[in-house]
Amino acid sequence: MANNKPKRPNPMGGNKGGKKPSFNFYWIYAVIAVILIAFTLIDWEGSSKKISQPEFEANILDSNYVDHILIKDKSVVEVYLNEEGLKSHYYKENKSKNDGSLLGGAQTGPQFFFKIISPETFGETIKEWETAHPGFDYDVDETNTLGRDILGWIIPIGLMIVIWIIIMRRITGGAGGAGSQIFSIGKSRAQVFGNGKSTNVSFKDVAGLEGAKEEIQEIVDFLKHPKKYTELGAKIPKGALLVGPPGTGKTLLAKAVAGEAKVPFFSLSGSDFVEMFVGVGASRVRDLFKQAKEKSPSIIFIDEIDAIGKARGRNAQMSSNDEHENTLNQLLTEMDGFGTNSGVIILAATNRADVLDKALLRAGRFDRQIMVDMPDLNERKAIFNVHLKPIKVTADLDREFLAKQTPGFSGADIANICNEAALIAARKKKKMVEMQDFLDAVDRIVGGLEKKNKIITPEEKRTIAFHEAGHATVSWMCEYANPLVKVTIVPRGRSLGAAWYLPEERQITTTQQILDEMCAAMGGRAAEKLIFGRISTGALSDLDKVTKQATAMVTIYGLNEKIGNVSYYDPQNQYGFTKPYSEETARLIDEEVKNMIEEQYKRAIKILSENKDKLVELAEMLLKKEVIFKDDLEKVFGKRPFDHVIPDPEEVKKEDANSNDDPIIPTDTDNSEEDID
Ligand SMILES: Nc1ncnc2c1ncn2[C@@H]1O[C@H](COP(=O)(O)OP(=O)(O)OP(=O)(O)O)[C@@H](O)[C@H]1O
Ligand SMILES: [Zn+2]
Repeated sequence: MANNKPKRPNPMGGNKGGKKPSFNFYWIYAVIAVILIAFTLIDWEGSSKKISQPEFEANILDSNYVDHILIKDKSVVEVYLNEEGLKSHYYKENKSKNDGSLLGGAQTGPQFFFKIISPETFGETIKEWETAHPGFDYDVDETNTLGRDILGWIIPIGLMIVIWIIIMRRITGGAGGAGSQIFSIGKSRAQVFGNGKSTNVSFKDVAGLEGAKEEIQEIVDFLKHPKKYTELGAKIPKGALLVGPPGTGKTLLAKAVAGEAKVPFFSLSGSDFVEMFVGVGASRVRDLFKQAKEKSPSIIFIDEIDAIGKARGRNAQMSSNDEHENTLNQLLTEMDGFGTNSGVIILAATNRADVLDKALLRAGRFDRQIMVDMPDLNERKAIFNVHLKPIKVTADLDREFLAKQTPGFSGADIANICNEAALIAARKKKKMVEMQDFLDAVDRIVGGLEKKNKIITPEEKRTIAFHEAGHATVSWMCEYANPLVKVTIVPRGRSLGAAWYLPEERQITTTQQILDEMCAAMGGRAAEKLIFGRISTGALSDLDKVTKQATAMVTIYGLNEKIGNVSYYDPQNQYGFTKPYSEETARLIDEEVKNMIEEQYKRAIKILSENKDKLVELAEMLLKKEVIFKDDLEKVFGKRPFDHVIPDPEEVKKEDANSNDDPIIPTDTDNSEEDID
């Protein structure tokens, strides 16, 4: 069974929602829009009305309504009416809407204005008017007349500026006033649960993890009764690091600590500190600690601390490095800065403690490491029990069996299975969730969605069937290969077929186990070669897996005779681009990796040619049934001679004292598109 980890949504639910209701910038735009609309609706023609020059001549000048005119800027003429004009019908019908009844401007004028049609010849026009209308009087005003036109837009802009200034004052000024997003970019985005109260998670919600719970219980105690410790002169630890693979409940455990101690919980992910602006990360750290101290005793939880806590000083050529270093330094400063008795305890989670900067792990910082391991059989059962509680299941549901079927699954995967099973049952309109729904959910989570209508030619199907039968046959014949659970040629997710194994729960792996696994992995390609005389691209993930295994054997675990008992394990990438071994060794490593894989390929070919009849029988059966189980395999091969009892993992556990234990060789199948797997 492959254990690819489906990505889970972050249970913390993103980083939205700061401590204060954040100020919404958009309403400023709304205000501006309203003002602009208002201004376009207001008629800004002033107390005089615009008319045309011919209109003036025909209706006002010729009727002798003119008292005098004022020529402005050699382009505009303001018209002042005489008393007769003010009483005239023409004026009453055509006067400006803002004729000044309110402002008192109508009587003083000007009542009308017009644009001069041809300014060049206007001098002559005036003369004509003077001769035609005795008593016609005109003035020339040299001062700027633009004012009146400009007024129409200066006022709105001025108003906008005033409003803007007022708003900016409110944002930046008032302490405790609304803060805009722009101004709070350096604030931490930590979530405070229950209004800074606490979480409602307790240790009961965390299944298994007894050891971790016991260790962390101490921290709960510190938070609850700090006096008990400080009176004796003991220093309360500042932080603890929760180390373990993804989805094993680190976040859950941290929340449970806060819930048990009933203290505020500030949670943030390491990647939240990483921003494109220099200095932002550091200021977020500062702000986070400030918030936590205000509410002390409290807990700060930093998820994925490796995002900021990676060892400094490498990849110096990368520009983001400075920012990264600033943030980390700030974190270290803050951790040193507060007294041991301030009541703030920092919990951090990572799945790569080995890449963290040593400074973070020094005494007085995260000097405690708490292991949060993958759940074993019993723990998985307990986790199932937690997550099955809210689900309506049939009474005969075998939890033990479910736990057995899910080796290598994390708590998060199990939570996911329970939910998925309920969804599947609901889709089938069942009243209760049954065993089969859970098994389907496991399949789906491991392999992805079934793709029944993927178009596969009969010839391709044959290739897939023989490829999978090859895996099955070889693994059946290799003593230390993982026992098969089922073989299928139904396309699912990104793979076209799959052989599912039940991996043993083991803490250490022997050379022979790895070699047998490699042999089984090569079985697919070997069968293609043996039966069709050609090989295909379908073995990509097999080859990838085998290459990784062989490389790890040679360079990490010291399992190769020629290279010897050395390990070039370098998780911190200390050597950078230079390798810790000579050119000669590099060549030898390449050679040995290739040899080991080639050897297992040949071994697989040999096993298959010795059992060709069974291989064919199995492939034909697969083509007919599409999915076959262990029982079907037994019908073909007979009982597997070395189906040894799976040892109790507890017994094997930590046999090796040096249990800083390196990850067991990856067994995931990272399927590519054309992959048969
Ligand atoms: N021991 C457990 N008991 C009960 N539920 C668990 C356990 N472990 C994990 N879960 C479930 O998985 C979910 C995710 O776990 P959590 O987020 O705590 O994992 P994590 O170790 O923090 O993962 P990551 O490293 O990816 O952040 C939890 O919300 C819970 O539902
Ligand atoms: Zn394969």
